[in-house]
Amino acid sequence: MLDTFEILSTSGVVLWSRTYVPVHSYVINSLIREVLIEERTNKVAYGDGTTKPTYRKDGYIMKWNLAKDVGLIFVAVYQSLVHLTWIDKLIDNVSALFTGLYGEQLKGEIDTVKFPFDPYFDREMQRVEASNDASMSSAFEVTSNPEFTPPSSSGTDHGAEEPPPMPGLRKAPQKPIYNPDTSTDATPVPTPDTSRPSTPASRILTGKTRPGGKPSRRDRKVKAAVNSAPASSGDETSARKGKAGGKQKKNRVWNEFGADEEDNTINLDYSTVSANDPADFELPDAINPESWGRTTGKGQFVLKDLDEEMDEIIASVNAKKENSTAAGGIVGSSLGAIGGLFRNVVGGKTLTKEDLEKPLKGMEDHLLKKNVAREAAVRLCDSVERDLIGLKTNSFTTIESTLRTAMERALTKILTPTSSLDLLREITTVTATNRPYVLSIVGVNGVGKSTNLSKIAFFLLQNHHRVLIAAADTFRSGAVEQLRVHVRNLKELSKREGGEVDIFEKGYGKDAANIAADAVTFAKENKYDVVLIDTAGRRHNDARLMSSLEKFAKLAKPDKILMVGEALVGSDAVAQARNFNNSFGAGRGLDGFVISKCDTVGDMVGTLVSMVHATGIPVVFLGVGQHYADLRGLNVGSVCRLLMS
Ligand SMILES: Nc1nc2c(ncn2[C@@H]2O[C@H](COP(=O)(O)OP(=O)(O)OP(=O)(O)O)[C@@H](O)[C@H]2O)c(=O)[nH]1
Repeated sequence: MLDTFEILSTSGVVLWSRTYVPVHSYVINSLIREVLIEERTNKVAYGDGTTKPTYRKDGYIMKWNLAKDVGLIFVAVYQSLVHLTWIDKLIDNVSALFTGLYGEQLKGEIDTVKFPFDPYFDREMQRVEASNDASMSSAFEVTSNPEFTPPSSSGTDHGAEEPPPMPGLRKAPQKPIYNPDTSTDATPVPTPDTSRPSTPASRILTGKTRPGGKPSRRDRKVKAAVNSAPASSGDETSARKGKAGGKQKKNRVWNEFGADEEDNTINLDYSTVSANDPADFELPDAINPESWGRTTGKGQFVLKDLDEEMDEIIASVNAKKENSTAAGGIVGSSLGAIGGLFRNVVGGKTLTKEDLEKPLKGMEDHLLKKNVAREAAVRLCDSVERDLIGLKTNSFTTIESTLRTAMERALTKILTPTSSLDLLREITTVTATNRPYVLSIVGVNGVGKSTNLSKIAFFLLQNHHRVLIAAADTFRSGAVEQLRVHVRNLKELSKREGGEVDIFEKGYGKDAANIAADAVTFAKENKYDVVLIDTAGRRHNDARLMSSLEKFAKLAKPDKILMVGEALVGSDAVAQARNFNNSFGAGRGLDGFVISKCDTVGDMVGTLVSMVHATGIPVVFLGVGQHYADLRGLNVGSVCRLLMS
């Protein structure tokens, strides 16, 4: 009978195996080496009524399926003395079942993922053996035989969505089937939910099963966001939805399954509040602190990073790709095109410039698709090429995976801050010297400066700080009123959340640098912990407005200057980041970025890379929506995973 069945990745990792009789590892290794790597096709036989390639080694037969679309090999090993008529069917069905169940995980980093495949395999094994027995002898009849048809994603002819209940057999299985979870053939096995492709993957990867449709935390947050939308007449609401200047972007909110494009909840969009606007608002509902951060043992409230959201994004993006594939669209990640799988197996090969040329071009295109600016993409690929030329690859390693690993390393290196970004600690250090900590926000028009400044204020209120918000955008009509609305909201919230917040304003047309300096003096005299300075939006190539930033830095002396950049900005990110970084005079640059509107770009988070690459300045916060709690810290690993998905 069958001795062993192994599922391997094309880079040589055993993802799952079932052993009935141990087979020495050199047996399968020789298949991989001789047939799959060295492509010695004279070692492969067909015939004996089988459609599968057959490789013989020391009394064993090996038959296999190569699923190129997911980079997997399904290998069955048995003694050459026996003749298994059902083996082809087993291999095909197991291939279809495994890729159908775990297609999503297989697109990510799979080395450490566990695949709970045992019950599925055992059931399939039992089924093919039984159907073979039934066809050979009418004495053994299947009493109820809803045809078990695993998911069809690997291109076999099995199309059913869910395995039906186990067929009831009159005849007991001929040999005991090893299955620790299902001791009898009547025990139901888990049913894969393939009705929504992203769900099983995200369940298994993130462990976020929500039985019975229980709303996710994100869903609850979305609901809270709906409740907390500022009260206004319908006309007023629609007037507020679009930023002055024709910015009519449809805002999306992330839920368990990705971006809900129908959700037009507007929470923090006070961008078109006019001087006459009564600025009515209802106090936002209490925000569950767990939805956006956690309290440390020292009592500090620290922000969550994007990890959880990123997993949801990856799952939703992959699901979309799958749908587009099903609809005849572009297949999978653009990274998949780089390797060409087996042709690229280069175990133990020393890489040359020629080997890398095409894969690197594929990688560059992939980064461009992720919204990384061309300059950054080219430089990253150049540095990876330098790292890889002359490198001897590991066994069973494709160029694709070698390149992917090298690019992940390069991205991690770029995105990992070289110094601490612990804002709360910095504030404590500065306030200990009897002066307020001063943080200012700069950026081009409409990127979300006031909104994200308010989110930072809310974060500081959670940490019980006294915050003064300085309205130093004396340029755009409505900017001061917009900030006033935020401060009113935050004041109300501070009654529940703790902390204290006030606004420092001097109207319009005055010198912004002087107002900012006055605000700092006022804050010092009145014992505020932090001054947050909002500034006017300016085009980074508007020399006149940009030049005023130097005076601003000199007078207000901010401890931190953060630039807000939109995640959706694209290639302009590089010039924006450089120009702002160079505008504060000698010896003073930006201290960090807030990347806003990350919720609107899915996995195309390349702007982060472009901005950091252009300046060497780290990302401090990510804006992920239009709610005071929609602020996150950066998780470098998650961003790299998104970029490599
Ligand atoms: N979806 C989403 N929208 C955001 C985010 N941050 C800000 N916005 C929206 O972006 C729009 C502009 O935000 P503002 O804070 O007014 O931008 P600003 O940079 O201060 O604008 P100017 O003062 O005109 O330069 C508003 O509709 C905000 O609600 C975010 O992280 N996600």
